[in-house]
Amino acid sequence: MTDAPPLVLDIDGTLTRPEGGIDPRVFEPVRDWPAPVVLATGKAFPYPVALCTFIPIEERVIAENGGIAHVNDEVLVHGDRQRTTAAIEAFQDAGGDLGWGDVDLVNRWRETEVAIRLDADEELLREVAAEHGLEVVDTGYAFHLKQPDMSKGLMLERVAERMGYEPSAFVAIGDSENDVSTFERAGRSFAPANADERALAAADVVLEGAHADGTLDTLARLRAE
Ligand SMILES: O=C(O)COP(=O)(O)O
Ligand SMILES: [Mg+2]
Repeated sequence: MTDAPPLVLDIDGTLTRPEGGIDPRVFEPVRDWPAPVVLATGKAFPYPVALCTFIPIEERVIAENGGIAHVNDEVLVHGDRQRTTAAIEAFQDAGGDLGWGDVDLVNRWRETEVAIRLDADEELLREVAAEHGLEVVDTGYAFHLKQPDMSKGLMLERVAERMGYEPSAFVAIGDSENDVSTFERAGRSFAPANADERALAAADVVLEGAHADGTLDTLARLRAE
């Protein structure tokens, strides 16, 4: 048996059930993983921190598609939400709606980008993004309006360095286009069967199992190597 590799795990579509919500079966293998685990997500910063706290594992997180991270008692910031402000105002002035209601918990604690519901006016959003030099990412769970030089993978480089690893030491699991940048840097990458086209094309291995089934199977196999 070789040493288990450090993991970089996406959350939505990877640790979740098809109908949504964390699959409770992932808690034990993630908690007992013999190497460090980094959660890398599009969710706002407090969400993966809370998930780490409740699993519980050390709070090593990449949030907001690489806009912000926490590792070893340090917060790393790459993105600047101000850069999206004018674009969001233009989107709303043209009749666009972020879609989360009056109390927008999805963006309330988001520091570096903005998430928009998938039923929003995508054409308008992409038009406004292009006008402001921003990028739209579709995770399958939300659109994210972000600066183009911000990604989970770029932040993985900084996080891995703080942890004393090369990014290539990591095994990555993820399901959507926001995981491609992670796959490009990790040594090995796995996409569950539910993954979108870009993640499927970028992954070293496409799994038979979908959602957490694929992830659980991968974790079991890696432990047995
Ligand atoms: O927040 C999203 O839109 C998706 O989150 P994920 O990166 O954990 O899949
Ligand atoms: Mg995902």
